[in-house]
Amino acid sequence: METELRLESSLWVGNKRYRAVLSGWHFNWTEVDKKNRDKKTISVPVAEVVGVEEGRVEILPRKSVEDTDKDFTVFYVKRSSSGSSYGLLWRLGRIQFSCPSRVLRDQWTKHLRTALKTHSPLRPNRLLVFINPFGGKKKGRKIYHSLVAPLFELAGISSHVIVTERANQARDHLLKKDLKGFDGVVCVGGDGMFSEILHGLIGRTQQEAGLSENDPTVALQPCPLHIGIIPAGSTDCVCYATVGVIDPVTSALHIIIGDSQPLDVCSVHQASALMRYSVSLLGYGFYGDVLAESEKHRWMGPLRYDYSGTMVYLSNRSYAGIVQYLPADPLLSSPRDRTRCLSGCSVLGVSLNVASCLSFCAFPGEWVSVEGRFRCVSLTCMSSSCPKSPLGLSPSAHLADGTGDLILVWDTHPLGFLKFLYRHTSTQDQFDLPFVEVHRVKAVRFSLPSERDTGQEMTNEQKMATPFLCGLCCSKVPAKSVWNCDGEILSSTEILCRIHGQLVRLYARGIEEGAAVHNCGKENDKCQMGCTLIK
Ligand SMILES: Nc1ncnc2c1ncn2[C@@H]1O[C@H](COP(=O)(O)OP(=O)(O)OP(=O)(O)O)[C@@H](O)[C@H]1O
Repeated sequence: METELRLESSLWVGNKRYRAVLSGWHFNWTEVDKKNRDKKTISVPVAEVVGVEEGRVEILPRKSVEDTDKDFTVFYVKRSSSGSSYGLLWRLGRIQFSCPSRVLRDQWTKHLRTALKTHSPLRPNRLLVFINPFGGKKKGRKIYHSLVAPLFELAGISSHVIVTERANQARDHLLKKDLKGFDGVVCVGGDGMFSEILHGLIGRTQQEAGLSENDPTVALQPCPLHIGIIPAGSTDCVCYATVGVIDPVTSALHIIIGDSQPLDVCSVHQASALMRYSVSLLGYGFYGDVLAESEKHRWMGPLRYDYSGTMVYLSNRSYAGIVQYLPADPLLSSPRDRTRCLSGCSVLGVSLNVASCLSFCAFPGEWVSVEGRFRCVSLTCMSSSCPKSPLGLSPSAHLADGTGDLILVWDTHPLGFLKFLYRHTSTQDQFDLPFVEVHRVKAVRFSLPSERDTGQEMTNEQKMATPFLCGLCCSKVPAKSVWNCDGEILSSTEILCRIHGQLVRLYARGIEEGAAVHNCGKENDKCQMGCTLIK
């Protein structure tokens, strides 16, 4: 195949001569001076060529084609530093080549198009796009039509666009309507919209496979359709943690080239019923209280999370609970091994669903149980990095290894807890504190101790009360917190969670190596301090 696709010739860009070579996985062009000496080479992986067009083509500000018969235009992925965040932005690069003859031009366009098909087989042809017009700053429609749709058109992708009119419309569509002919589903919105798509696609796949989502011991069927996220919400954490930046153009280019990132998903059950799926944060205590509080202040917009976080912190609460967990194999990885799950990460589970199901069902004796008072109990299937916390809740968590990281923060004094929270915003290790534990797990159970056991019997009045600033300025403490499941409050406190390895696939590739975070907090190319790269 490689020899078949090899092509080499002189091409012109303006009045400069280039030697262009298409060989194997790469297309590169090198400027050649008048004495035939090589100057700078630009090399693009064929998989990152977005499109090849005859003539001199521009797509921005609007598409224009000058149909000359010796020219062709190549569009490709170009990377640039994102300035404010740690990831790399992807932009559309464009180069217009002139050939000495039409025959050579046709040979180049044919070879490049064949190479594209060969080297990126997962490129979508047809996509189902859901736009939440009310997500984030309500710019979903504009973002899609001005930034994303022109790129899809250039890449020859046809899309069926649905602007949602109500919550859960996208989920219901995915559960009930004909999805034949689509290669993937794109959500234009925030984490809430992504969650709808996730629930719809997982549910549909299990329906078709005849599997019960309610049974936590069932090995769920991985979804055949990819999910693309065009960030347009007020929280876009799943996009950030899987792409490295919150940028619609970068995400659109990942979709176009058919990048494929498997993702673990946690199913949350109460008794024998599925409650929800989670990928980023399942949190009890502090994170549950912040969500519950923020719901009362929706009018504040995204600021409500900062406000509620401060108020809940000041309320100084801790909660009694029993946490049981099924540890993952410590020989394979650990949440304290200081690795980062970057693009091309090799920490992937093998035959995850079968293996994890067997151990989940067969060895109940391996469960570990702890009991006490906690500031928070969190479970995450990914690092959950976000702009405010660049390394995330669990910096060494992996996207697709079939495990989750369970973080237990035992009751402690307010300043200790503040230190824990503050470390999420820096590169300091938030687990290196005496009241914090982190475990890599396959499943978790949470229950409340019986009132007799804790010796903290509460009156009905106390149970109903949800006092505020209760730790610092009054004596009432609510009996229990709520679970925050990827931004939704769960109706039950006693839950069973199970991680399903690689249940869905995103059009993404994880955070790219060049964007890895240094101890000094700077990017690779900006670090002058000789610091150690966190790997
Ligand atoms: N047309 C619609 N009208 C009302 N709600 C919708 C509509 N379409 C989707 N939703 C719901 O809006 C919720 C929030 O959407 P999204 O995540 O896109 O925005 P967001 O601004 O990041 O959300 P949040 O307000 O949770 O921070 C989702 O849970 C989704 O189910």
